[in-house]
Amino acid sequence: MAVSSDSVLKIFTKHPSFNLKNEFLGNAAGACRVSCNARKQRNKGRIIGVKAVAEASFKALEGFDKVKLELGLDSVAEKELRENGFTGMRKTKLVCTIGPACCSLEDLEKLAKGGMNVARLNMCHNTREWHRDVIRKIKTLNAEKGFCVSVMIDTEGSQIHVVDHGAPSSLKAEEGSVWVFTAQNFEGSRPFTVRANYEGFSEGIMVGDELIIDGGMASFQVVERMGNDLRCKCTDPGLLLPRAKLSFWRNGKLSYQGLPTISEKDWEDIAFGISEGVDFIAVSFVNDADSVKDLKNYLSTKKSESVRVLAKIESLESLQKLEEIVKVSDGIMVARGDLGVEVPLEQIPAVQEDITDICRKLNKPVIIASQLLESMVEYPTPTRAEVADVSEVVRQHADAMMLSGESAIGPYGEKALSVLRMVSNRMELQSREENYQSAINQHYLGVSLPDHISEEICNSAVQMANKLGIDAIFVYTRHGEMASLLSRNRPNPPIFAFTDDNDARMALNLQWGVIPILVDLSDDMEANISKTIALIKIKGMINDGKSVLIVSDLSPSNARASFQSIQVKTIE
Ligand SMILES: Nc1ncnc2c1ncn2[C@@H]1O[C@H](COP(=O)(O)OP(=O)(O)OP(=O)(O)O)[C@@H](O)[C@H]1O
Ligand SMILES: CC(=O)C(=O)O
Ligand SMILES: [K+]
Ligand SMILES: [Mg+2]
Repeated sequence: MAVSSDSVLKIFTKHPSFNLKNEFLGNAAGACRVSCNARKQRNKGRIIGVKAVAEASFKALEGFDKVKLELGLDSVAEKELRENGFTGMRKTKLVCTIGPACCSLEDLEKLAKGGMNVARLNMCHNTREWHRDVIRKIKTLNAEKGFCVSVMIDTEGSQIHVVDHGAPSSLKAEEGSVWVFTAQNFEGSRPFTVRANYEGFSEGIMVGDELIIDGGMASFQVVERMGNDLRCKCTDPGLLLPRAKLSFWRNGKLSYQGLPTISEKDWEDIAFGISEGVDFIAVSFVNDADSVKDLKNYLSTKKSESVRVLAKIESLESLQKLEEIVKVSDGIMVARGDLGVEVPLEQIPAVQEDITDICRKLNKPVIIASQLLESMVEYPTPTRAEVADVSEVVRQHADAMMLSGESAIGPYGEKALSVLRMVSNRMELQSREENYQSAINQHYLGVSLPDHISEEICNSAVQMANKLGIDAIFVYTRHGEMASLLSRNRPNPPIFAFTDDNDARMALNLQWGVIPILVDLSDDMEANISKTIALIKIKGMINDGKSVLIVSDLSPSNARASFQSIQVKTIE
């Protein structure tokens, strides 16, 4: 009987329970018989097919330690590969903010299934107990259902905002009306009085300065100082929201109150995040490289260097020191919400593109955040303009896109996630078609990184993969460096990154086009290659005739120094 690889695929798909378990590694054929028992009567031919392939693949596995043959692969990526093939795998990563609308185990599982790569917890909101509960649920889902969802905490940062304005929701400020802004904690409610969160909020502020609410929702002029309180007259009417942001301007320039980027509360939240084993810490309102360095130093004193630090670009100052911030960070978030408060809105698209380009050059992942599908906080479909915005992010080849209120508080979070997924797939297809026509524009990346050799190897590898129409890139990497250098070139085929370091795996989850896979690696490169191909094959994820480009930076045991290599293999 002819054995087609297609028949193997079908049987594996119909047997989700067929996993590579230690007990049956010694007897592959027997294992297949057991696993496929239910179908035995109905379709003997197919089972013979599985047996044949399994036997062939297990030959490659002979001699390996049975216990170390597990493959830590995201079950969602695996499903995507089975359904859409290598070319159909999504490259742009998706981040969801978790809030009251999506914090149950069932909701989190739906988001994981829907393609959430990273869950973001905004420490501005809710209690540490609430956040702990969510983090533990995500880790449980990863362990029990084979997902690979990384966890990010996002610091509150020091920001001046309203804590009480005398009404439960929004309040209208009429032109000419006079209000008192104070930090005093008073009993009951006083009309036309707004309480700010920070005692020193009015430090250095003078009569005549402008007070801007939420980046332009309403404006006031300071007419009198009374101790630390300010009496202000509304010059541009608008809405005061319950947590509205306050910023002061003088002669067209923002005044800085000199608040620390990482507050006392933030340090406590960071310690909490470390103890809960989060993968990323996103630092709000970074103004220079120092706050990122401070946090990295702290992480190393806590032996937690593996936690990746992302700098959020959301202030004018951070734009002026962008390069130094990108260089010291492990990644960047373009926090368009607050950035739009400090930068004129019409500049945001260009700023976003600049930041994305700099991150790509310096090889740091970049997340585009805020208002991607804002109308979906209320409505089940996005506006055409929002779809165009999301498409632009994908076209710019950002590593990741983020949902905020759409998933945290809106009733259509899962749907919003599927919009991001579908738009990514569509735009990535278009980019690939363009790439095929004109060799991908890589020259501008230049040779700009410290490790020139790895950089050049990865640039060349991707050029080769694109020209040869390779199906998948396999990279063997300890800390993820080679995988990210490949990703930086935005290749047509997906990048399967094999690593034996779980922290590297969880960090790679944020990088464009990388499917991180946890597997035990040895010093013997050839053995790693044949083992991983056999494992992928036995899972029914790759079939004969497919071509793989293999990049490695692991040194073989007999080599004195590490060496990198590129090879092309056809699966047989
Ligand atoms: N853990 C949470 N608990 C309750 N509400 C939340 C939580 N996380 C987010 N939200 C809600 O979702 C909205 C959008 O979330 P988002 O993280 O964008 O917050 P934000 O307040 O705009 O701050 P940031 O500038 O840090 O993003 C918030 O305004 C808040 O109402
Ligand atoms: C995400 C965030 O902090 C912002 O857009 O302001
Ligand atoms: K925040
Ligand atoms: Mg912000």
